[in-house]
Amino acid sequence: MTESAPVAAAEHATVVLGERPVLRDVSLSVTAGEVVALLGSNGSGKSTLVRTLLGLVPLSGGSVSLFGTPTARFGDWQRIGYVPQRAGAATGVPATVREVVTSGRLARRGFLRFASAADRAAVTDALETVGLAERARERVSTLSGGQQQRVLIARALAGSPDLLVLDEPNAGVDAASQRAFAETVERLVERGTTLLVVLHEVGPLAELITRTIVLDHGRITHDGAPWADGHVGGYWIDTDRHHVHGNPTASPHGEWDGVPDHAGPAKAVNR
Ligand SMILES: Nc1ncnc2c1ncn2[C@@H]1O[C@H](COP(=O)(O)OP(=O)(O)OP(=O)(O)O)[C@@H](O)[C@H]1O
Repeated sequence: MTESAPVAAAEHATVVLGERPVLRDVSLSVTAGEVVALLGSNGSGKSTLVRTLLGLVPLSGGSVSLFGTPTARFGDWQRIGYVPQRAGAATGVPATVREVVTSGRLARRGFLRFASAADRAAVTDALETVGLAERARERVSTLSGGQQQRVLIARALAGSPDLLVLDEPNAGVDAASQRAFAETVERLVERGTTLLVVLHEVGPLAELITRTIVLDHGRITHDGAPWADGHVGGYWIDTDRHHVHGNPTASPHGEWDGVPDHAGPAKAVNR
C-alpha cells in the first residue's frame, strides 16, 4: 500500500448478478482529494459499482483496489466511511443517536478499549456537523428517515475516514439539511478527504464536485470534468435546479457530444 496509489480503483471490472450483467468492463481510478459524483439513471449500476469497490459485491472479472491493495485483501477499514443508499439507522436495539454515531469510532479504537476524549470529541463534532447534537440522547428509531440518514453520515464522519463513500446522501433530505451537508463536504475536502458520491440531484454539492463519472447500463459513458457548459457525457446539468438529465435534445446548447447508446427519447433521471 502506498500513499501515491489511487484511493479507489477498478480495472476492467465486470459484475454479473443472477444472469444479469450489471457492470461491464468498468475501469476508473480515484485519486486523493477528489470529489467524484457518480451519476446515471435508475439501474445503471451506480450502487453496484461503489459496493463492488468496497468488496461487498463479488467480481465476475477484472479487479478492484483500495489505497493500492486489492479490496479482497484490504484490512484498513478505518480509512473508509460508507453510507449505503436508503439505509435506516435503526438497529433493532434501542440505541441512541450518540451510540450509533460512536460505533463509527470502533474501527479506530478497537472493541476492547473505552472511548477516549478524542473519540468523544469526534462523535460530538460529527453530531454537530449533521445538526443532530440536540437529539443525541434520543433513540434512533424515533427519528425520521432523513434524520436517520444524517445519523449514518455522522457515524461515517466520526471515523475520520480518508475515503467517504455516500450513496445518495441527499435522497429524502430537506433543502436546509442538503446545504448543511454541502458545508460538511466542504470541510472534509479542506481536510483532504476523498469523496465518492452517488447522486441523482446534484443540489448544493455542485460547486464542490471535481469530477463526474456517468454510468449507463453498467458502462462508463463519461469520466472527467464535472459539467463544462452543462454537458456531462450524455447528460447535462440543469444549473438552475441542479438536476441531472439524460435527454440530448434538451441540451441548452443544441449540441451533443458523448451520446450514450440508449440516447433517444427524454429520459430524465431525477426523481
Ligand atoms: N442482487 C442483485 N441481483 C440481481 N440483480 C441485481 C442485484 N442488485 C442489483 N441488481 C440489478 O443491477 C442493476 C443495477 O442496480 P444498481 O442498484 O447498482 O443501480 P443504481 O444505478 O444504483 O440505481 P438507482 O439509481 O435506482 O439506485 C439493476 O438492474 C438491478 O436490478
